[in-house]
Amino acid sequence: MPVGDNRTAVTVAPLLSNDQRQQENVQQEQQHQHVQQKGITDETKTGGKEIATSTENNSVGEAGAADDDAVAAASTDTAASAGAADGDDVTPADPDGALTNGYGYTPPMPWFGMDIGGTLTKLVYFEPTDCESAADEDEETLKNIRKYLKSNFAYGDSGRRDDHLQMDNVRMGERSGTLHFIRFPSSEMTAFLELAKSKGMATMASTICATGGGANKFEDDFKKEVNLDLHKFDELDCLIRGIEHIEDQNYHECYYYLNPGDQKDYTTGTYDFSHPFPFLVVNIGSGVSMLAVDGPDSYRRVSGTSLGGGTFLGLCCLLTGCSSFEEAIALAAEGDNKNVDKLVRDIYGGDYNRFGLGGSLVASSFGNMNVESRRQKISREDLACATLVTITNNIGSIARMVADNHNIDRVVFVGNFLRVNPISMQLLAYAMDFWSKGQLSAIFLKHEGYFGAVGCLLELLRSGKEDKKSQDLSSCCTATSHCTGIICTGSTVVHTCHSNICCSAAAVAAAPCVNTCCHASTAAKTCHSLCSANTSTVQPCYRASNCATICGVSCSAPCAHSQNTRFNFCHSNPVSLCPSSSNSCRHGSHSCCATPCSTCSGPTTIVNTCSQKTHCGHGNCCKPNNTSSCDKQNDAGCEKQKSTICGRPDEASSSKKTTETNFSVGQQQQCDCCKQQQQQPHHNTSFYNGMPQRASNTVVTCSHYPAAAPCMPCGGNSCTGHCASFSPCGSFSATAHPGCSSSHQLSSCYCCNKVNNSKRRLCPVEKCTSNRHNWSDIADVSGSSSTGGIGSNSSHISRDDVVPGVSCSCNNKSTAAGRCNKGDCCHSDHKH
Ligand SMILES: Nc1ncnc2c1ncn2[C@@H]1O[C@H](COP(=O)(O)OP(=O)(O)OP(=O)(O)O)[C@@H](O)[C@H]1O
Ligand SMILES: CC(C)(CO)[C@@H](O)C(=O)NCCC(=O)O
Repeated sequence: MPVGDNRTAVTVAPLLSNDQRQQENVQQEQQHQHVQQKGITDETKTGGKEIATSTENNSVGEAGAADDDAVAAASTDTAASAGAADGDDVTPADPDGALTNGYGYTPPMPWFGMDIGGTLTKLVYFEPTDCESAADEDEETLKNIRKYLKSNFAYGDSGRRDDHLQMDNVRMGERSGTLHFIRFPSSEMTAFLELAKSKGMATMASTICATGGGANKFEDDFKKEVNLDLHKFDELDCLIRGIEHIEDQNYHECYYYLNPGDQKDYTTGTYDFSHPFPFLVVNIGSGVSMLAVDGPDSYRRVSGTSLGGGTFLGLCCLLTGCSSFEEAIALAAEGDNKNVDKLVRDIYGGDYNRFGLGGSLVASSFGNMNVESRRQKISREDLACATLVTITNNIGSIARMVADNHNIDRVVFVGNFLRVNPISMQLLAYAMDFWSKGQLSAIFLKHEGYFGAVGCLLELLRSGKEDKKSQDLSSCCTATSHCTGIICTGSTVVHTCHSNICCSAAAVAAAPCVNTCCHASTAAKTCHSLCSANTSTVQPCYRASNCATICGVSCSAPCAHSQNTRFNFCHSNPVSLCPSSSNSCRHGSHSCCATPCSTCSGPTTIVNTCSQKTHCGHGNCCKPNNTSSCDKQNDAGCEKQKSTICGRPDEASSSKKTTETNFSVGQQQQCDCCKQQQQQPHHNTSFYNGMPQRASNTVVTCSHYPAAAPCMPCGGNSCTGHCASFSPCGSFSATAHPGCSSSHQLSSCYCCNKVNNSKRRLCPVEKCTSNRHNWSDIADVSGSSSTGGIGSNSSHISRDDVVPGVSCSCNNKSTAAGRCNKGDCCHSDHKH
């Protein structure tokens, strides 16, 4: 990995000290711990929400394997921990072909999805609230479990319910209800199993599906302790399923940083992920997996790194003596990585302009810690901060390269490493934006590390797998009894049963089906008695191939993937969430709009006027009343959003965009944004020692540039210089050397010598004269000896041009060895 190339220059400490939300999150976590230490146990009931953490800054996920693994795509039976090999195309497991058109199996309650990771176990509990919940309640143990889970925020010593993430009115298979999110350290599995046993889980005919490495590791324990057979699913399949589903169910799931470079005044906004593919998932769990997602059922694990959340926590505990993730984050928030890291300016004394490396950029993580005196000055907080920044920047760096390699421009960061960790999120957002010059978007998800657990439950619902116990009991309703599907004692299957979930006639009448009617084509399902035959589709309007009428709202048929919609959300959505075309149904958006998106207001959301840009709330920032792209000088909203915003409108006219930038931080942001009206690309030509790095014959107009100086295209001082006649190679040819393609020449700043086929560095690296008083470069050493010591002419060429070992002289005096070597300089006393 090229040092510096991908690192961000964020000053973390001030950023964090101003981040109230982050502190709040950590405080709330601490409050949890405090409460728990005070003796709130699994039996204790708490009335209100113990965690009121803002979800604004939270995100999550899971993990993956090494780049060159040759593992076959995991099967549903064995894939709990393996993940697919990097680069393999994977279609999430679909053993019964049930994926494409809804859900193949409705297991009995209670529904749990469990993701047993290397550090944390995530448990998702689905509480049905639709018409059948009354029937579900009938079973006493089930009722107790439900009550226990819902009325507590802490379970045992280390279990926590993330109340702030709770999702109401969620569809899971054919049911709607509430999702509860619980986590505990995987190291506490034994205690968890004991607790589950004490709550009667061992006597229940429940279905537990599990994913993550622990589904394999703890399988026998589940069987032994609570008599549960685990339905195992691959962790990465589940992760992708979970992300897609939660995003579909919650319009505000995805968010992004509008101005991540602004350490004090950054904001977040909902990210419109209605057209998601392709995107890169970076799952930062104990380790990190990176998945390129090409379509609804297609992804590849393209990379990963073992330097992940587990590394941060482990190193932090070692370095600071902290004992929890929350403490580590709180320490980092108070520290300053610059005391620990070696910055570019520590090496250069300022910016390294040639390659756009600002002085405050981290050049070497922990690079100052070799010096005793520096070690004396640092605090635990500084160490925590440096550890966090190191791990985060490394992940960001890899993510950017992977996205680049796969031609992906949206990176979705998930995983519990990002829990209560806005430092890392902001760093990642800034890194993606800055190093890609606004081309890459970093997206964060509110449900953090829970997608694997949700996806696991979905996989079960889709799989058609049947729990042995429930199989025996699935067809057991009487007309009068309330059935839960698992406690029926009769043997009559009544017409109100569908998909193994039984409803009493009374329950059905009281609360008619909610999106649970079946289309005739879903033959596997029995149509609910209250649905008139064939007139309604089940909720698989989501990902379904056909879509008729439901809830009185029509979808344009056929319901292609991009047009899928959740009709029941159509009425309540604000118009500003709509794409520009009216009446569009968008997958995942929950927004079915009747009017064009014309009511967007505010400086950052004018959409229709934005040269065909159609998204609201996406960071697009257009001048009202005309079709130009953003004008950061005139538009206050754009001003705030800097290059991110400027990049987007430019995308619409890529020919006008120049991405070549070697400017320092400030300059680059200036240059990224050219007025579209000018119809002129700016040409970011960087300079070194007064020489242009590359030639250009483009007339450039850089009105955005604060001054002409940084914008010289070809050696002059004018911003509008013409470079046609300029030859940076002088007597050298740019094409003569076979290994010296023009692109090579441009990027590496070399020219090729036709005569001897050697390369010549165009930009002087160092001159003896400038750095060493009274010394001069050895020059012209390519030929015979003693012709052309530096003293005899004034052409100071690069020290790099000196060919090692070639005979030469220094002002006609031989050097001591009679030879010049690379880097030799000639002193004015001519003796050396
Ligand atoms: N309360 C916590 N306790 C421990 N780690 C936490 C906690 N909250 C957040 N983390 C961070 O989250 C990471 C674990 O994330 P996550 O749960 O997504 O991964 P995992 O499933 O345990 O790991 P993997 O997927 O690699 O097996 C930890 O390494 C740590 O950095
Ligand atoms: C091993 C898994 C997949 C377990 O979730 C995860 O921790 C991970 O992706 N680790 C990184 C492995 C690597 O690619 O180097």
